[in-house]
Amino acid sequence: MPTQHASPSPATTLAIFCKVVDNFGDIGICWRLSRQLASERGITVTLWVDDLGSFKRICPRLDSEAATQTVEGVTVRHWTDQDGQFAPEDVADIVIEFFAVDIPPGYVEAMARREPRPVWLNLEGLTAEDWVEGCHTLPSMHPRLPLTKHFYFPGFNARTGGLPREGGLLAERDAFQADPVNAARFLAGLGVTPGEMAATKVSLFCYPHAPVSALLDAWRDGGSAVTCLVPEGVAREAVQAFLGGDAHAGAARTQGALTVRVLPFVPQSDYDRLLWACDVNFVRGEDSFVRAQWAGKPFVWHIYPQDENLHHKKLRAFLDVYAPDLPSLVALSLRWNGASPAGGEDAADLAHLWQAMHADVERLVEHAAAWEARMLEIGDLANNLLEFARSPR
Ligand SMILES: Cc1cn([C@H]2C[C@H](O)[C@@H](COP(=O)(O)OP(=O)(O)O[C@H]3O[C@@H](C)[C@H](O)[C@@H](O)[C@H]3O)O2)c(=O)[nH]c1=O
Repeated sequence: MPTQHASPSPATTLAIFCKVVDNFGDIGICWRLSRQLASERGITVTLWVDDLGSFKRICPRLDSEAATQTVEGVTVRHWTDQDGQFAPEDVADIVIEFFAVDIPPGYVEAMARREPRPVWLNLEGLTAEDWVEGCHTLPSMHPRLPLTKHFYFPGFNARTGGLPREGGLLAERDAFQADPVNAARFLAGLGVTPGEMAATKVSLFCYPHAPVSALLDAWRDGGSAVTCLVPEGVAREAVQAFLGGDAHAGAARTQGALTVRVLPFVPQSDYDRLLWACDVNFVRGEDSFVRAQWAGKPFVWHIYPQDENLHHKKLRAFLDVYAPDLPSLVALSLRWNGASPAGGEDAADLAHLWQAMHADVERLVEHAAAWEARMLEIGDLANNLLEFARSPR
């Protein structure tokens, strides 16, 4: 069972610095962490973010013009060029740089002058590779100032910080999934018709280089009905080609056994519901990948691409821990990421891999529950991180 935590002193303050490199994962992860620490642990959180436009896509209530605002109990500050404006009193008790971003030098100087010094963490990306266990919580001394930063890694075992998960998430999911009416109502609100709901429902979120056209062909020509729900802007070219027109939200077309429906890009909490409502989820990057693991449904991961196919190593490391005895999932995942020897855009090959995985769905659902139980044992990232920040180092 997850550890219960005593309430923190209300005075604890925490700052997260987030630079949006691209897409939505950077802000997606930081926003989730910020909200959880504020709402569940009573921490006063300031989220510094350089791109309010991307943030607004996952959090529509945000004002993308405001320099400072409070959203869901979190102070959001537009991170522009505020250097030189910081005093020690401005510095939070805990300072998190996300993905090794350079905190404004003036803020770092103020950290060094602050008494007591803040806890400084570099929150790193999620990977199942072994080396993470050796680097998790390692200190790094500032070359010039009396400051020490610690590396903090999310991960899949107790030698890491675990996965992000809000306290009430699984209860909320269970309540949603307990009655099919909830999924039907939710999907109907996104324009999905009763006929489309009766098919195998697949959500599709991936990078543009995924072999989407080949997969759509395989579903179209397959023996069982599939409804593919794809958020607007995702796999645009392949989706437009299937639709024979613009892939705007609300567009849909049926060919053979497949209906493709374009959904609006939904707020972050609704994206969870989409994952809970579908039978299989194609996810990507880091945050949707983790949410799929909390959805209790089979999922296929499209990993964020890196130079020299470094991401294939990361993908294999994850498949080794997640799916050592699930060959159908491994084969489709490798193929989806261009990491299998087959490669190419061969629809027949993808059709075969999809059928094999689809035939295993019940087993994959059971596996998802067993994996969830394992992940629950290591606690969640926000609480593990807070415990580390409060511990003597
Ligand atoms: C499809 C969809 C996603 N989302 C949210 C869920 C997630 O919080 C976020 C997507 O984040 P990810 O799944 O991580 O995929 P991403 O590709 O957007 O983000 C990536 O960005 C790179 C810069 C990072 O290095 C990657 O590791 C990864 O985080 O968008 C919505 O809120 N609504 C939607 O309709």
